[in-house]
Amino acid sequence: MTDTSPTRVRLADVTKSFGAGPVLDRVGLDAAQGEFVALVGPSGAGKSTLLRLLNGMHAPDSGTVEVLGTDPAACSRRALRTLRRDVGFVFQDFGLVGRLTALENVLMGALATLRLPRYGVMTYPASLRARAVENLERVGLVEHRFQRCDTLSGGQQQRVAIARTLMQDPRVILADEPVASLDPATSVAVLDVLGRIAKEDGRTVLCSLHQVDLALQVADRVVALRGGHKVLDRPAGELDEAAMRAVYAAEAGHG
Ligand SMILES: Nc1ncnc2c1ncn2[C@@H]1O[C@H](COP(=O)(O)OP(=O)(O)OP(=O)(O)O)[C@@H](O)[C@H]1O
Repeated sequence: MTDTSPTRVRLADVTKSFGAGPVLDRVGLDAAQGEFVALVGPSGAGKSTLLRLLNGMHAPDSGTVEVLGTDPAACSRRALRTLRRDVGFVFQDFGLVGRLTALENVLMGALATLRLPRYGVMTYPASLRARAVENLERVGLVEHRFQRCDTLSGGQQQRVAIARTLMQDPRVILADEPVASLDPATSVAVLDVLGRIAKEDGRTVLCSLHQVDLALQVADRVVALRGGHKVLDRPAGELDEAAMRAVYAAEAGHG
């Protein structure tokens, strides 16, 4: 990471509400190429809403949102489809088809690039099959490629989901609580995979997490939200758990 890395994601002065008070209140955030940013904060802090603004699922009430230089909310449907190919999304519940194998699920990540639906591994072009195997190798699951996803552990399923996202070759990966249902050791393994992908491929990763300790372990930068406000934005190397507790305590004191 250098200071000259291009900005991939930018929010400036963004406010978003769903009727009542703002869920995000004048939030700003930049993420550079290859940077792994952890978004932390208690339930309801606005983490998912922020990620959805970046994916064009929500539009801000005011402020600027830019992903790869484009405002998702101002895109035509067609432009948004194109942008979303560059933006992978990793979900808390993995979003896999349980009765299909790991390899079939990974291949489904390439469906948007194909004209016709595919039924079974051999109906995909050989080049895509090779890439799917490579991506499973990268997440450490190549030996499980013929295993049904509903027989894999939670951590393995999330790594399959990451391999599926890689089929899009996204420049930005948004991960919404990707390890919420996993135990701590498995969570670290999954987040390490995301961190490696950010570093080795120069993909920007924004990942919401409940666990501050994990954020400190794996992220380049930690952004904390509370009640829709950004209360912290610092390199992870400058933070420890005591510093994070202080941020929360100070903020709770103001509330
Ligand atoms: N589509 C919506 N309509 C109405 N309210 C919403 C909508 N999406 C989010 N909210 C509200 O916005 C607030 C922030 O929600 P958000 O899901 O962004 O928080 P979060 O930090 O991701 O929480 P969690 O960690 O529990 O997922 C909550 O009070 C939620 O009820």
